[in-house]
Amino acid sequence: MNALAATSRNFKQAARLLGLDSKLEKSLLIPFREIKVECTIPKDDGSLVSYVGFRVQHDNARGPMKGGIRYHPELVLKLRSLQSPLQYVIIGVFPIIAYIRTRSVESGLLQNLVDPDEVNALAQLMTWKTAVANIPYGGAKGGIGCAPGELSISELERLTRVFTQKIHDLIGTHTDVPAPDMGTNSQTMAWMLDEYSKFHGYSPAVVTGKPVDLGGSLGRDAATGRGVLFATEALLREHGKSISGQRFVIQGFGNVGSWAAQLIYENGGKVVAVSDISGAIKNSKGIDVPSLLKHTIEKRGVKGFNGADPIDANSILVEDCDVLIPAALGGVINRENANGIRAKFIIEAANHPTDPEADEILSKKGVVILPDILANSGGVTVSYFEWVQNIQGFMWEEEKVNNELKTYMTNGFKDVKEMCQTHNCDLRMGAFTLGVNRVARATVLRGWEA
Ligand SMILES: NC(=O)C1=CN([C@@H]2O[C@H](COP(=O)(O)OP(=O)(O)OC[C@H]3O[C@@H](n4cnc5c(N)ncnc54)[C@H](O)[C@@H]3O)[C@@H](O)[C@H]2O)C=CC1
Ligand SMILES: O=C(O)CCC(=O)C(=O)O
Repeated sequence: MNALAATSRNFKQAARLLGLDSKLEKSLLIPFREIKVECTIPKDDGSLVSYVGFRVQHDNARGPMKGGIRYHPELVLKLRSLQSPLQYVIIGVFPIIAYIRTRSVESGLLQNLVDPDEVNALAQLMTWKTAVANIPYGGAKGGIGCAPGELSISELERLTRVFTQKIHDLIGTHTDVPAPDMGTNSQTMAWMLDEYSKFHGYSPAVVTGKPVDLGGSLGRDAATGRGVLFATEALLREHGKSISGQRFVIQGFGNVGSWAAQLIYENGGKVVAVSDISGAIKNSKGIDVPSLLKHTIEKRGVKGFNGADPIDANSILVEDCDVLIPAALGGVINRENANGIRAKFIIEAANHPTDPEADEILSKKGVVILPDILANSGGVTVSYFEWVQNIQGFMWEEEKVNNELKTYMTNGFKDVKEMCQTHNCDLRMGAFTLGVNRVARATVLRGWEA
């Protein structure tokens, strides 16, 4: 199921449980604004290349819109999947356009098209996530359909600056505050801050996840992984277990996956398999995570690590373990592989890794899923601390950041559990009803008077 259909389905189910008025439901679902911009840059060899950038601002009832900027070829229009003749027949007049576009995508002509539905779903998720975390923000998400690994540093800088030039009037400290996501990092935020400041004066709070030297918060880099740790601890505690002694499998070893792995290792958990774009590895006795981190920095991937055996990357999600942590792409757990999953717990560090069809299959199997809008909310929570520090002009100690994060994650878990009891639902619906209810209340309080 496409990401937007899946997210909207969860939203509608929550709206039904809450008994929301249908007009309010509709207004919460429609994004506040969708921005699509052309970003053309000269490559290092002088040739021109054009990309499509997106920013979807979903909702601002509870405060400035907030969410990451993603650079990933996954955002390339997904028409490639429309390849069976039957699909072309079913969708009627669309086939000719689809065929031409599919051919164009394959031949590279349209390789930089972005899938607006994906960004739209991610923006909507941010609205419910900031509400679950109980931080004073709405939701947004952006991205450029590009393969950052294939661009040089100077090409990435030019692309980021052009994108910022195109959207600078529509973002701002009290309007919409971007942050890093897949394929972007603190350096990307430093370029955005610099470019934005050329138009509006020095404005450190316009982006979060910046380098600490430019007003970034101590602890932001590790925050999403640390939040995953705190949320996992809370869930396991409820089941009479702790991190120590559990076997973990992690898909994705970037910012979120590698920090989660490191913190789980430090807390006595056994990381038995890890994958990233380069490949997958397994060691049933437990991977030495600090050594794997060193290897990954040197070799730019987990592949070739000599403290574990290589395995088929496609099998990572069905490896034997107690806790599975998807920390890479969306939609990876679906009806094709859900039956094969052997974990007892799934902690959604990635955004929307589980398709609703898989949700149903896993629920029947008794697998407990900690949903993305709670599990990975540590990143945006520390982004909020960074924004507060920038506005106050006062920097916090790292210990304070981590302690506050633990409080927010623990409260989020408790609030979600209360909604589960009130509505007799699973953790995903507990989180969705919590988030949607908070946004609905703020929307009604603000009113619609023109
Ligand atoms: N960075 C943050 O603060 C937050 C990130 N997230 C979500 O966490 C997920 C990961 O984000 P980051 O770690 O920031 O991104 P990242 O770009 O730092 O790392 C992504 C990782 O996924 C791996 N990957 C990419 N394609 C893959 C594939 N087909 N199979 C296996 N691994 C693959 C990459 O090799 C890399 O290890 C995303 O879904 C993101 O939206 C959610 C909340 C906050
Ligand atoms: O830190 C932020 O503002 C954004 C984090 C994000 O993109 C996410 O939680 O998916």
